[in-house]
Amino acid sequence: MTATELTLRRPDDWHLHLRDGAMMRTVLPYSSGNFARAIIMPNLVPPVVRGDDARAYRDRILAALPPRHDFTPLMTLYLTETTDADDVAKAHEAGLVSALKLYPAGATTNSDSGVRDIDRIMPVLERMALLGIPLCVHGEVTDPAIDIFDREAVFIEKVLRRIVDRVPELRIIMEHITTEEGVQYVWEGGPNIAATITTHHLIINRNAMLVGGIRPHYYCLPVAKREKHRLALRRAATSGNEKFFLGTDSAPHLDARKESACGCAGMFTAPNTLSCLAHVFEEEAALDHLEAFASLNGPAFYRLPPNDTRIRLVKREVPFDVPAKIATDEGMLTVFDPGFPLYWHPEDALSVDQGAKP
Ligand SMILES: NC(=O)N[C@@H](CC(=O)O)C(=O)O
Ligand SMILES: [Zn+2]
Ligand SMILES: [Zn+2]
Repeated sequence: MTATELTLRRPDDWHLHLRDGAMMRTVLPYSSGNFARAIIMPNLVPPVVRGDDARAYRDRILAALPPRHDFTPLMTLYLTETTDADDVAKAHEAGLVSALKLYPAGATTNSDSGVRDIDRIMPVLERMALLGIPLCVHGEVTDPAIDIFDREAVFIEKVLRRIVDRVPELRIIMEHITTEEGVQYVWEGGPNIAATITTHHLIINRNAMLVGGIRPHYYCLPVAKREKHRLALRRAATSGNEKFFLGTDSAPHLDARKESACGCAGMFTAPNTLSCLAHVFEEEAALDHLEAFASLNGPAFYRLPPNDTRIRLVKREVPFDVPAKIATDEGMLTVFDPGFPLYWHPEDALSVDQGAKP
């Protein structure tokens, strides 16, 4: 018998970009209506570097929440070469930060303030290991000589292995892994290494972006790779293995910024991500592992309890419509198109309109 209904503990999103201001007010309800918690990426301009920045950003997020949405933003700090370990310790003690985020300088959107020389952050990493603060990593090298499709695999060999050797007690999340090498490294690694996987990297390979014309809305970083890598990601995500969990990396950019001679990296996936995931897990005959991926493995790695409340996903008889574009005060925003109709629907998720602020 095929399942048509699924009840899960309420999921969390372990990698999310909410941006700020008008954009944040538009995109936040799509996450807060479905997810209980999310790790909030700190790559604002200027970045969220100090504990006080995280507190102020968290308060702006909470103030923008629709009234009935019960959502906890888990804040992160943007690691720089001058990050003050004492400030990190203070912010952690105050319950303000859940992780620090390492961006190699120049690797992705708003990463200019990131790290150039890994040796310079070793003292902070050692302090984090002592305090039990995990490190989230955008794992791509930026060496212009390295092909963009190889940057994740090279990062693992050249940078990640060094960090793990130097600070073995540090808990590390390789964010948005996109390769077979990433899957293998995390699968075989010790208990202090885990990975997030996005919804879109389970669905598209690089052909989606490049065949029949260049499709900027499928451009993100790390860039989608060959089919064999997508299949490896699917095996990892649907395996139930506790080292892999959902981080949507929903990363909205206005259409005008995406559809440009130099379009920005990032896909806006929050509005349909759970429907897409149920579709993928059903295709892999692994619906029984969706809860582990979306709701259990993440909290376990972050040492938080799983959520008490539950959501119900129902497979409808006819596909439902997700808007292709959403209006913000600053322009239009394109929603990720998985390329197939969506039948699985989170029935009792709070909609964007429910209690949304005028
Ligand atoms: N994933 C992306 O392509 N873009 C992210 C940054 C990131 O997560 O690397 C963004 O902030 O737009
Ligand atoms: Zn990233
Ligand atoms: Zn991201």
